Amino acid sequence: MSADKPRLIRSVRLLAAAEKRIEAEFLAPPSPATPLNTAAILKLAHEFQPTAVLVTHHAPLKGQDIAALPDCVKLVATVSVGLDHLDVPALLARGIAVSNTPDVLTDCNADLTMMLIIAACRRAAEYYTLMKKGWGHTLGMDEMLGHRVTGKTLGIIGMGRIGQAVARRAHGFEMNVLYHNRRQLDPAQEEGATYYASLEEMLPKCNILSLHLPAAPNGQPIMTARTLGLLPRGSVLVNAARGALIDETALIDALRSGQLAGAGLDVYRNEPNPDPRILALPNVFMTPHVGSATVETRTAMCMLALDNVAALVAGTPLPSPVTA
Ligand SMILES: O=C(O)C(=O)CO
Repeated sequence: MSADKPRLIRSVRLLAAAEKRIEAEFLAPPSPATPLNTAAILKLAHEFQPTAVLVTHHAPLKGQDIAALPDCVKLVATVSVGLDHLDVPALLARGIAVSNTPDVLTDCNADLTMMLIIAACRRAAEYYTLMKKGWGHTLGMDEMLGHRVTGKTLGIIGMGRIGQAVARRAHGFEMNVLYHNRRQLDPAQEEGATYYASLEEMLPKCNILSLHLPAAPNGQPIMTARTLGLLPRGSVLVNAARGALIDETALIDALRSGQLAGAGLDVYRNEPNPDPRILALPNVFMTPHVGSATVETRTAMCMLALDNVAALVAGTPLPSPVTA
């Protein structure tokens, strides 16, 4: 190890290719066996005096945590596209650059979204549970029927990169795609979807609704008893974005009452211990926040985070800076 290599710390073990690159290009403490929490990150930062801190969405850096970072830290590189675990303005105000990992995870997140849509509409959780328990009787013609996916109307809230990638996939299922976004996109980015400025107008038209926007900074959910009530009875809700987008008590009520036929969830308010009332519902297909969890995507995310560290050290523009 050469003492003049740039110093970094990471809150999680990275993919093998990235760990190899760290060994070759950087000076770093041993890879953590389990993800470090915020206090452990701060302790390690003081001990190791790194230029860059690599984190994921598991460990928030906000308020006092940012004040507590040592002055040597010049970059917080998050291995995620989401930024809700960071107070970006406070980091930038302290003269610490921030980078994230957009684009490289778009397709995998959109693929997982399609999985959740199909699984929720076709009652995958209930079928899987039945098979595991012992199928044992021939299903009647009208027993355990799901909902057709092909040709349905899909509403997308948040038409960024991932929302657009979901719209592209939905056309393969001959879906009618609607979207709500802060602003209407250029026609070339709309992916054949129809823009609705108001949720009040769009939601009543959706058989399936999928969320692809960041969590609000104040944690206010976009899906509440009111907005869930605007969906047609028997619709399906999918969330592979952030748990804070949904009022989970309202979601549970909607799933119990039949207002929602089902839900497909990858994210939860309380990760990694979702509300047990959600876990107990038969009509929810659940995954443990794995939108980007493929070898290809996680490797690309780690490498992009390291590209940002390398660029900072070289004094060249960061490949994926976060500016506000
Ligand atoms: O990149 C993100 O924001 C994630 O949620 C990782 O899966």
